[in-house]
Amino acid sequence: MAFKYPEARRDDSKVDDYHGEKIPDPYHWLEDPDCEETKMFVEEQNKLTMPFLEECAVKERFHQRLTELYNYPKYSCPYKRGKRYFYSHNEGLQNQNVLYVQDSLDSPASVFFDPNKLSEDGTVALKMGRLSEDCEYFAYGLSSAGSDWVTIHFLKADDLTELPDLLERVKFSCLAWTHDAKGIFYNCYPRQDGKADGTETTTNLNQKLYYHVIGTSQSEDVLVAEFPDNPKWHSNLTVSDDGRYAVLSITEGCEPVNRLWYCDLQRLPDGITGLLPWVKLVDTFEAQYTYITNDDTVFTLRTNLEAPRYRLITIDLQEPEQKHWKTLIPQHEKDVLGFVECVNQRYLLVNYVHDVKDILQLYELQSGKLIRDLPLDMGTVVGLSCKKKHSDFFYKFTSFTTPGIIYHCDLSKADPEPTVFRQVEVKGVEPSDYQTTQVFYPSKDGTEIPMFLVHARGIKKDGSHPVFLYGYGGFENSIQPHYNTAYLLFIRHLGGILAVANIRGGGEYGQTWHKAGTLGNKQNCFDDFQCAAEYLIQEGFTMASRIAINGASNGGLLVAACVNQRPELFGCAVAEVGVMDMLKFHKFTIGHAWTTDYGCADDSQQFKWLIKYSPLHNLPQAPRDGPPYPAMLLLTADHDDRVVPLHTLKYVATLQHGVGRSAGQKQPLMVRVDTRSGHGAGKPTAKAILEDTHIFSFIAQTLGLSWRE
Ligand SMILES: O=C(NCC(=O)N1CCC[C@H]1C(=O)O)OCc1ccccc1
Repeated sequence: MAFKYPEARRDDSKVDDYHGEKIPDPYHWLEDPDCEETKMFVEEQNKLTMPFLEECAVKERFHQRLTELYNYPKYSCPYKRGKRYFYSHNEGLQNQNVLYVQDSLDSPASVFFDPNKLSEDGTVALKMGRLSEDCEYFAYGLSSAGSDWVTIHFLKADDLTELPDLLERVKFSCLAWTHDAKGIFYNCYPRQDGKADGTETTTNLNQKLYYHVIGTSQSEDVLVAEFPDNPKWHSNLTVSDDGRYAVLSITEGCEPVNRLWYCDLQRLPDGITGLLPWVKLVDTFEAQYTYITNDDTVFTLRTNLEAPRYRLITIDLQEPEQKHWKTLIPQHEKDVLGFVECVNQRYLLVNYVHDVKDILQLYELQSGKLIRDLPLDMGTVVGLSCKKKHSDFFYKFTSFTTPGIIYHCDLSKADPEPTVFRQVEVKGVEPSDYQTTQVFYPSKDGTEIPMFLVHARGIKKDGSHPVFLYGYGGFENSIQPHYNTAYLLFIRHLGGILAVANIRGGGEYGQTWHKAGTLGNKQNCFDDFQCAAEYLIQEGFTMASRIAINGASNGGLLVAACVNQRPELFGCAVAEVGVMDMLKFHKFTIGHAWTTDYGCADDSQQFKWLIKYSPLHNLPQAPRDGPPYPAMLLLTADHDDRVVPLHTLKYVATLQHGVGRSAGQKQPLMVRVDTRSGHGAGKPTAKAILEDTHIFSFIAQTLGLSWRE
């Protein structure tokens, strides 16, 4: 049954000129979230979509079962600060995790901070938190309704009294105490016209770095770094382990490259009173340098300088020229160096990614010598708690079928073997019912692409299995095994196969893998993803009409671009908070930072790349006879100020106008616009469960799947 989509006004007078090429933009009026017409458009779309989602056959059962299985206790690693331990915990269905404190690892815990108390609907989230070095104060950032905007508040850590200090207009910020707990470094943006609640689309430029002294007002904060000649620059400050140096990392976009400046705080006779006298240790954007630790003036840094899979180097500030830099741990010939943390004064906890699976090892800081492996199953380290001054550390492991195991390792012990500190089981999920495998399939250009498959044990390759194929493909973001309850329901009760394709653009094999999926190479991401679907069909797992593809944000771009290029290859496509207008993304909020992966339409060569795959611009512009599109569900939300909703709104208006009115189009083409919700971070449990329910119910309905107990 075809659908009657809302009529959206087409302003055919709006045509933009890109380097001589005329590009119509008939739905440009949807770029204003506050005009009545846009609000009406959203309302009419939801009036069509929400009843459809609510009436999907499996919806009630999926929601009930997902709520039951989601209801398991979740813990973070414990963090020792001062003399006490802190950890975040969720009983199971609480909208936001709660921060607890205890005097020792096995003493009773009490609530330290509970964000659930800050809103009825759980949409106020604890985005960041930092205890001062000796645990005098707790600085924490709250975000509301899913926006990237943060307000920073302060508590006295011993008696939980609120301080009057309040820092506003904070976004993409560091939170770094000086070790005297006198104050804290943070980033904020200049005042702008109009709203700043996450529903605006105003571009974010001229971020500055301030030092806030406890007990003063934000208007008195000390401006310590600004970059008036480089409005796109962002800065991130770390205070060194010994409290002596302020280390400033400056980036201009999302490419893993930064300048590295520092200031010796001991050389400030009057303390922090103005712009700091920064020493520019590295003052180019040629490579990335991440502070790990320092022993006096010898700094240990993780870098991709001449090492696309990263390595460790040391720089002695007394001999800062590159010719004196030393390699501490050279680049591995295949594996990617992940996180590195100093522990117990003279060790390094080092993570490698080996074919998308984590490795954890201990090295000697001074020599860079490997000491030992820390055993891990096939999966991912998703949490780590360690400090240079502590002899013990914790790490949290997860996989597609393991919700979470927290290990404890104490290097001061005679036998420092890691022990299980906390293991969480999910009643109703039997890991042995599932089989996780990793396959490698050839992409269009022959490149071998890794892909994880998770399905019921012993399935037959009879082409009958529905597939949920997930991809991202950008920003050096690697998609490693992770526990997702909705995925397990799709496998267990809808008879599906989960497929996670590690396509190019991610960081799975370091910078070469990332760059192979960016700029003029972006089409590789789409080829890799389409070849994943073709592989699953050729191998006999499934057939095109039973494949649902999914991705969010850059992954939403992936999904929409692949549907435009191969509509007949998929039965269903779910694009969440997608980047759909590749000619204009850089104009809104933080979009300008993404030109490092995408390029920018202001450049004539880069415009040619972008116009070729931009989802909005490669949709049929009018009804046509071509192959029908898969069922499509698009999702966005009113407070998404990372990828503003206009992308999805313009896309769905165009989709419904052309494809939606084509005679052969039987499958639905719908959009779900949530309210008091954003890009994803901080989403309350209730909203997350309902959203996953709607997504998988839509997939079940449009692929014709039925629930099996
Ligand atoms: O935009 C991103 N990250 C990239 C991001 O969120 N992207 C990139 C494309 C769309 C969206 C996504 O995929 O989630 O983070 C904010 C930021 C702040 C300061 C400097 C650089 C970046």
